Amino acid sequence: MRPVDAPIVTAAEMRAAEAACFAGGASQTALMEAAARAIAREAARFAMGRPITVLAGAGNNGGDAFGAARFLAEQGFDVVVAALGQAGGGAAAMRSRWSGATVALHEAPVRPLVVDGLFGIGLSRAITGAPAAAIERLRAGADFVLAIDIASGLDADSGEARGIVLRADATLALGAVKRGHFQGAGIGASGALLLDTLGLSVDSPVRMLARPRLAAPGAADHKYTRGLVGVVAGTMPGAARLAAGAAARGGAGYVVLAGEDAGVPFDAVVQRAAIDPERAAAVLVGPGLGRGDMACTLCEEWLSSDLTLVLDGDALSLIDADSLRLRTAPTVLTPHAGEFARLFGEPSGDRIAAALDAAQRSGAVVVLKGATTIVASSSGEARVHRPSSWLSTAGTGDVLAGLVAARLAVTKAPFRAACEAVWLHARAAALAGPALVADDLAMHIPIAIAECL
Ligand SMILES: NC(=O)C1=CN([C@@H]2O[C@H](COP(=O)(O)OP(=O)(O)OC[C@H]3O[C@@H](n4cnc5c(N)ncnc54)[C@H](O)[C@@H]3O)[C@@H](O)[C@H]2O)[C@@H](O)CC1
Ligand SMILES: [K+]
Repeated sequence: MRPVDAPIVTAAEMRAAEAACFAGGASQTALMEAAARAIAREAARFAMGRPITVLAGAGNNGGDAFGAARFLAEQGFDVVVAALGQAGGGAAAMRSRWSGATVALHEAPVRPLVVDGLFGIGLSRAITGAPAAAIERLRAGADFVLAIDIASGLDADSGEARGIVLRADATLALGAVKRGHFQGAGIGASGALLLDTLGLSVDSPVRMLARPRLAAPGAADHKYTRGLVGVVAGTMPGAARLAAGAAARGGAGYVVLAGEDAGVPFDAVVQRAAIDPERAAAVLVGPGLGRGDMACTLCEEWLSSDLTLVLDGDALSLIDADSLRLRTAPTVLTPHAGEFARLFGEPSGDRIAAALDAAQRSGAVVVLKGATTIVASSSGEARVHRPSSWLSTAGTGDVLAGLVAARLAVTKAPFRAACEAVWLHARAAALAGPALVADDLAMHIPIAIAECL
């Protein structure tokens, strides 16, 4: 199945869930048989009758591989297992049930489908030497690689490459999806992500971001009850226009743009005026703000207010993380990697953990943007989303910031609002298609919203 809002676990959380399953009376062999059956099912779909090479390491990832080879051979597939090392523990039982062709890893034949059961969440060091050479040769020759649980060579938590990685075209995650599927090299090396829970009950405060449910305005609503968004921008007209436009289309009833007059033409929904603190449900500070004295003063003023804030762009360069804790009203930060590093320090590998730490430290909801976007709350919840890579273009961050402010004005719930905005932004990008520019997003936001009503 394709995971939708599945929990995303660390290797330690996965092992704890597995241990709880065994404590409840399940046997390791039964779990591995279930895993092997699931892998064989997916491999059969991808192989379409063609010969298969199954790679089996010495651990349980290899045990899954031996079992999958058996089920595939029973279905009539031409299967060779290429083994690395002596299977131990539960894997030994699976090895003993395999009676088909077996060669050493360095002799692995290059076949159209390669099933990768070399290393899973137990990878403990870099892959080097002969296994690395075999991986390189097999990747170059195979049409399709299906990874068992996680592509061999990926750190299951950070997604960092440990030496070489056997890049997968598809990954069948077992039990739960792992943080490493969404981070670092794991983003490019996991391929299409599939999940079989094997009936394990796994929970985590870190989950994949699901499509939100949004409500249409009520019959009695008017522009102020729907939420007034203030946008504090500076002299860069493009950023202000994109952010304010996105706030208007993102569901806010009224958008007011404050800041220096940049001579930008605005439509009726966006007014240039002073922001009335009595009426503003959320204020976005930062897009195109600049970093001069005026910007500094504005930033300080809004930070010391008791209004709900979204801080983006230049504002993130003018604040310090710890002072945010002094705020009494909710704050949402929308940093990209560079802004995040300046505020909280360079993340060491696991960006999900870094975003959660940053949220806890600042008391703010942190939206860490990137190839994978992470929304983290100070109470330890996180949602993880992989938007279209076409979003990596100028101005799309301004659109996201405007959307966060709009959803905040509507929902008054910062974590929920940030999640809704990230989903709508990514969906608008998907609808806009390849080679999008930031302006294309605005017109697709209403369509994305319609999908959530
Ligand atoms: N946790 C679970 O709920 C389940 C786990 N299963 C499988 O079990 C896997 C984890 O199994 P293990 O903990 O046995 O670990 P792995 O099978 O991932 O690997 C551990 C083995 O690889 C060796 N090794 C690690 N890094 C190496 C390197 N760079 N070069 C050479 N050898 C290296 C270790 O010494 C050990 O022998 C999962 O990824 C999954 O495929 C499934 O069988 C069923 C359910
Ligand atoms: K693997």
